[in-house]
Amino acid sequence: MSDDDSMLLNFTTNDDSAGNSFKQSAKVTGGRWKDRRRMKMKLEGKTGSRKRRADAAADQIPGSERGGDSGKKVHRDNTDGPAEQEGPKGRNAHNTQGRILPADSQFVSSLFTSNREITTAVNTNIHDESVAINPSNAPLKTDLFASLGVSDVLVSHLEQKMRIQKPTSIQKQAIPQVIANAGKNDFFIHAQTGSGKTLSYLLPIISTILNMETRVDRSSGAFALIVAPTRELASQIYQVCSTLISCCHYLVPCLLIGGERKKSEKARLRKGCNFIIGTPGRILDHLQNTKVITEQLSQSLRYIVLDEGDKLMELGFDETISEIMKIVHDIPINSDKFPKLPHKLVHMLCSATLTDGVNKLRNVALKDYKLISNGTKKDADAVTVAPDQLLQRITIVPPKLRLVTLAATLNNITKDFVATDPQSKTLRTIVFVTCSDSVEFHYDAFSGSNGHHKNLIGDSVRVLTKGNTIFPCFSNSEDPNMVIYKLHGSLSQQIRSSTLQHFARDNEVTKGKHLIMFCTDVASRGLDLPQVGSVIELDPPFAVEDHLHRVGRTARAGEKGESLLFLLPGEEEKYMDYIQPYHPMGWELLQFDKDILTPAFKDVNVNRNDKYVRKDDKSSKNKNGADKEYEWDTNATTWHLNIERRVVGDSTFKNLAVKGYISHVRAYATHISQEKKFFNVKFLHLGHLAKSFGLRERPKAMGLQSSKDGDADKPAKENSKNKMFRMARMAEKQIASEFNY
Ligand SMILES: Nc1ncnc2c1ncn2[C@@H]1O[C@H](COP(=O)(O)OP(=O)(O)OP(=O)(O)O)[C@@H](O)[C@H]1O
Repeated sequence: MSDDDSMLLNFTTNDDSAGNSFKQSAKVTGGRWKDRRRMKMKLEGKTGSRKRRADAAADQIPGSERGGDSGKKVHRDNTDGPAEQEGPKGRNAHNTQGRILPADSQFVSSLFTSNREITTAVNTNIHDESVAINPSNAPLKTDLFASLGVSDVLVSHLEQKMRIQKPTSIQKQAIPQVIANAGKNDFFIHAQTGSGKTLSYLLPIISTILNMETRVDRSSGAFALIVAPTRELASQIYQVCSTLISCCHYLVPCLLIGGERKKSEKARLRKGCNFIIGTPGRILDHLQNTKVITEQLSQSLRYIVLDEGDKLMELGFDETISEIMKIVHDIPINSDKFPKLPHKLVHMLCSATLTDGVNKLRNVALKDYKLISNGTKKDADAVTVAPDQLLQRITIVPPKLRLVTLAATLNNITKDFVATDPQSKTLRTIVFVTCSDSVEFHYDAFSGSNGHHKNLIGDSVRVLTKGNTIFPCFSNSEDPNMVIYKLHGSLSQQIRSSTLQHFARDNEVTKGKHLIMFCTDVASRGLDLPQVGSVIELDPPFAVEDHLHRVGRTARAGEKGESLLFLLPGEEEKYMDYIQPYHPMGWELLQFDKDILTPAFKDVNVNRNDKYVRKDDKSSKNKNGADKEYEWDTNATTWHLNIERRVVGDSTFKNLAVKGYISHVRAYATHISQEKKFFNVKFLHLGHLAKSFGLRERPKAMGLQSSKDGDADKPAKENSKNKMFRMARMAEKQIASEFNY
């Protein structure tokens, strides 16, 4: 029961007739004064406050000024959930006031009115298309791996099996230095995203092992310990390492990550390995509890690599890393056994961005380090920019229009891709949002609309099938050419790994398709996914470094790429000045209506997902018998109403929408303090934001709380003992899952 319903029960009114007579004579007694006043105003047909009057102005009929259903009550269908009351626009809005709506009525706010004004009229950092751009992270044209000291076996393996011919700039600098100076210095490798940092530390390590001309095999012990912040990244480094050393089958890598069975990891360690790659928590766990790992490291260990150093710090692994270092430093090195290896431990730290955290880690983990960077030490910051060839785009979108603009963006990318007749190609798009609940909502909104999809991998991958009309460019008769993925830290490790693998590999299911992955920042670091054409930041990142890592999932190793950042009108617009130094090549500023919505929604006919036929139409067919086409904004409104209707009629989807919205607002409040001036939850228009989750009202106004809706089985109030146990269980789970957002 809503707040308003309960209020009706508590009041006595002289309600002997409805209608205008009430305006003069409404008398309300009982209850709190605020409730009495609200009830009285309601009966008199007034809204409560200036703010509510503004909201009421927003509650208008969609598309009326723009060629829609002006001034009419569009639809009331009691068979399909609560009736929709779509109010008239602009000056006519007062017509609906004074009318008492039935309890199950919903007043549907228009998408295109009462939105906050966009103040940015001029792009101050224009991307100049006429300037020829050299990809900043591409392989160099003239240099060769052989001249850098990489062993011959590896060079031919790189060329023939991995199709890697020439080194990138950071590899050209790092490989000879690490080979020549190992044992004298530690190294800090600092370079742009997608510039090949993984090979810049793996190649010199493996070359040094191969060049020492001593017979080694898995029983020789582990030469390198590589620590990465996420399981996904650790698995990826393991894959690259496995591929590299497949030319020398006697070398063996071993992966230690949370979420895997410890017993099988122990068994692998017992068999022997030469490279240990893993996440900090699990590595420390083995160092403290598995005797065999110390045996593996003793005498042979020479290299410790901390990849994505800033993320390791951000996730709070500083103590874990210190513990690992302490244990490892106590293990003796026997330089007689491998005299050609460095005589002391070499520490390497890699990062694309410099933060206070990474500086702290650098001071803790490195001694006498050499900075290997695309810039000089003085201007090392200069490389912390987005790749030159990345085409950055920014659009300022009012909160109510976020969802429909996202749909239009994805639609436009798909349409362009399909137009290239991509028989065997695959295009990938990554959409970043801030929390798992939002991922769940968007995943379902864009894949589960009408049951025309096939679930794969425990329902974290959906192949859209014929008849699916969620995107405006889809027709009933054609294959939608789209596969939708979700990835976040609340999924089991198995599902996360299989989903990522499915997204990254070309196979019969993905051939010729546009793959769209909705994810949290769990996919922003270090992941190297092939042919990612676009990155969309629907929610701005928590810190500017995350922005660089997110957009860095495209435009890698010299490839082209595009990214689109969504900002809200108002304070968020100033974020553009803040990120300008990171985009020396400028950006395109897109108008959400002209550049995104219009191309997606014109020349199509978006049908309502109920049985309703537009009342202003004598017929929904034109004189040639084809479906009538509507204006782009009417189509956009209809598309959004379809989502809203689904929320109203489908309780599971509604639950996802409510949870997504609540978690989104909570996550918004956690932007770092330096960036709070752009992203402050106080600036959010929560009612409008709710609309972008398909909700017609804020969940609180709807009487829904996450605890009521999402966690129905939880007791309303938890006693302190239970709370303590729950917190302990959570802490334990947190440690086990290591990285879970
Ligand atoms: N010399 C090269 N020539 C061509 N491709 C390369 C070369 N070196 C690396 N690559 C490819 O470039 C991609 C990016 O490499 P890598 O993941 O190591 O980049 P990174 O600098 O670690 O990026 P991030 O900072 O995002 O983690 C990989 O697909 C890799 O195979």
